[in-house]
Amino acid sequence: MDIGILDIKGALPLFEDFGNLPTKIIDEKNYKEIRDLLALIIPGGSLVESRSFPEEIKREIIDFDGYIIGICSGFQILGKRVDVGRKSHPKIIECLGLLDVEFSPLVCTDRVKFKINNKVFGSGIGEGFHCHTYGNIKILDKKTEVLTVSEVEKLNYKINKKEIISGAFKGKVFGTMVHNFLDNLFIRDNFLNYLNITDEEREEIFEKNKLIKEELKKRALIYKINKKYENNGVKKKRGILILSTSSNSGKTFLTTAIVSKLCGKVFVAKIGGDVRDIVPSLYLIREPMTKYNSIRIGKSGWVSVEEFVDFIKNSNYDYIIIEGVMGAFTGAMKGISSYQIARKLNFPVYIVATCNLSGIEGAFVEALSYYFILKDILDVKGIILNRVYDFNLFEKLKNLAENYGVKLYAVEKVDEKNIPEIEIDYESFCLNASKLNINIEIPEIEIKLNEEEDNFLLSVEKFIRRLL
Ligand SMILES: NC(=O)CC[C@H](N)C(=O)O
Repeated sequence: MDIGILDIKGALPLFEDFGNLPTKIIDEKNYKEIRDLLALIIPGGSLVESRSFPEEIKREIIDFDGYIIGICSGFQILGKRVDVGRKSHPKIIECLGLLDVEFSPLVCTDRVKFKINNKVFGSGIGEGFHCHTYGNIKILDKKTEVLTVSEVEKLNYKINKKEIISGAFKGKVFGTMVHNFLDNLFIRDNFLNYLNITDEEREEIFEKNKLIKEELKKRALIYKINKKYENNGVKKKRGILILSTSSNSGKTFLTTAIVSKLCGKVFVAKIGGDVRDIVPSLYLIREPMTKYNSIRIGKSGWVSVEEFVDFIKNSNYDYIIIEGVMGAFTGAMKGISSYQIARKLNFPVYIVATCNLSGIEGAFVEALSYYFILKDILDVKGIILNRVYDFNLFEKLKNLAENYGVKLYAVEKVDEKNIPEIEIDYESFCLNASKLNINIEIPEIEIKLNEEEDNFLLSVEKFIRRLL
């Protein structure tokens, strides 16, 4: 008897290990095999927002009488409906209705401890992480019960330490917002014991799981987009950190675009806790979300710069792409800005400025001042103007910049329908990002902590003096 993992558009079947339990891939072609499964795992992703969940698979899931375990987006789709109107009026998407649960916007990207007390999965305290926009759960009917309660620190970007309902179940249908739920050994083992799986069968499950993980990896969108993509880390490590002059500069779209052009084993990380920003990249290359994918800044994020550096040093990635948070200097006077993390990490940087705020001219001037302030203390590789709407103007600026050794790149303005802050459909977001024409150098990096003191005010003063 197999344990299925659903692999449809918008799904993240390698985002976590799911206890190494899945033994069969279920997709648009073989969905009729759901009925023969012992259990079906529905992974996270953009299953609701994509609005592309195939009707015939929905029906098969509704009729299925085995165990169903939905994680995050996989949980949402099992509920009654999700209100995805985060920055607008309610926008309701109807779901399967196997659990009497309704979801509405609540952002959380914390690593958490959760409580569980359940006859199938056992009792205790587990660990995992949240990574969602629509995580406010309302249980509508007494037949649906609480499965997990998470201890969170931050909700909707604000410190708010409390316990929230993070999972629900009814009969054999289970859902939780907690990623890594099944990766908690006591949960996985309780489940296997409950199903009377013998030791021999367990080994068989884990063996089969290794094979389907390889198969899932081969199905990553990146292989369709980038024919040269390979996934064996051998070369010398290269990397960049993407800084910008402001938030909403299109960093996430750009990061995804850059990742789509690389050939090799890629690690993508985010400065700060909002790991939702790197999910498109992870979707593209089908890499898991681990604690190392978020670098702590101030109180936000998962691992310290030191832990991150140790991890990268001992890894076999060819490329390390890090997305900054907010503007490069935001928080600098408190010592908690993206450029200061870049400096500590000893990473080369690009500066992104968006042209939709003060025009291509304003973006250029602003980025130039960032460039020259940072140049003394960091390896600044160039400026990327994003959302460029006039290439004649751009060429003139580019020539001017080149006269002074400043490399200027342009990314054309595209219709970015979905951004990770609001609704996102990972498949189309990644496809669109991969069409961006961007070709920047990713230099070799020396992975070594830089412990030198940093003084923001002094750097700015030097810059002013140079201008006078
Ligand atoms: N990680 C996920 O599965 C995300 C679920 C969903 N896209 C949300 O943001 O709420």
